[in-house]
Amino acid sequence: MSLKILLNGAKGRMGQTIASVAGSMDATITAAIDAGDNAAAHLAGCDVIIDFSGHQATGPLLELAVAHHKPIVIGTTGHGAEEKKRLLALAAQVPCVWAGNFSVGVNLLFALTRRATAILGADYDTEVIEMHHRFKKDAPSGTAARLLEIILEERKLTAAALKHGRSGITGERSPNEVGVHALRGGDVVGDHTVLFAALGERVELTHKASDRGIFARGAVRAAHWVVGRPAGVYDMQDVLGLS
Ligand SMILES: NC(=O)C1=CN([C@@H]2O[C@H](COP(=O)(O)OP(=O)(O)OC[C@H]3O[C@@H](n4cnc5c(N)ncnc54)[C@H](OP(=O)(O)O)[C@@H]3O)[C@@H](O)[C@H]2O)C=CC1
Ligand SMILES: O=C(O)C1=N[C@H](C(=O)O)C[C@H](O)C1
Repeated sequence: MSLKILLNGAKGRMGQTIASVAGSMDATITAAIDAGDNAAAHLAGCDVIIDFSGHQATGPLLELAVAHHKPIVIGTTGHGAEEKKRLLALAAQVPCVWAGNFSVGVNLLFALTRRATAILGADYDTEVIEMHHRFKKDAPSGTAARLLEIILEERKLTAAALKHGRSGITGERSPNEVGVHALRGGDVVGDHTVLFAALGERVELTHKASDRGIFARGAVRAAHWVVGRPAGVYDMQDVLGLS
């Protein structure tokens, strides 16, 4: 039987793309809601919630998911560190897939970034560069945030190492800083590069998305996967069997 989805952020770019792929993936959008709609009124008939909206929507939606024991897929980005910590505790009470990027290619980039960071280490200056369309509301992207988490974990650094852009007399680069650069313009769907630069060579790992369908299909795949799982927070690596 077709998977019944409550879709939050339905009128947005991602909401519309998810609605356009659902039918071909054995899924039906039974409720399409946005800010101002009453999510609770639409919960009863759905098997799973998918959220691609704004960061303020995640808390109330998770509270509803927990109260009604509904699995949830969260693609929304832009949560602050403290906000995310609080939301993860809520999310752990239901089956939840939470991913800053649902594409297969970016999940490969996550794995390659971990491996490259482990091999190259502090001898290679590491910078993360992302570019998105002019309408994006948060920076750096959720994908860049995850890449940075991976780099910090492997290098045993804390968030204090992050340098968001540079300006003025910055002094020479320290080996223990990790640069972050968010570019915005036009209709770019989502580009991410992790750059490792040493004296004499440079390695660049790049992913370029050209169609939001890759995120949408990943989210519907995650929705099928999460239904019936034990409560807990999973990511796309779990869905793809990469963890
Ligand atoms: N994880 C992934 O793979 C991906 C994640 N994203 C993330 O998904 C999110 C949405 O992206 P995108 O579709 O491009 O953005 P859009 O701005 O096009 O769409 C967002 C939608 O969510 C609605 N919305 C905003 N706030 C709320 C709220 N509090 N409650 C319910 N609905 C709300 C908006 O309504 P209104 O316009 O009326 O405010 C709009 O319809 C972003 O956080 C983005 O970073 C995007 C692509 C891939
Ligand atoms: O807002 C977007 O468009 C995207 N957001 C996600 C992010 O913040 O990483 C994923 C993708 O890059 C597109």
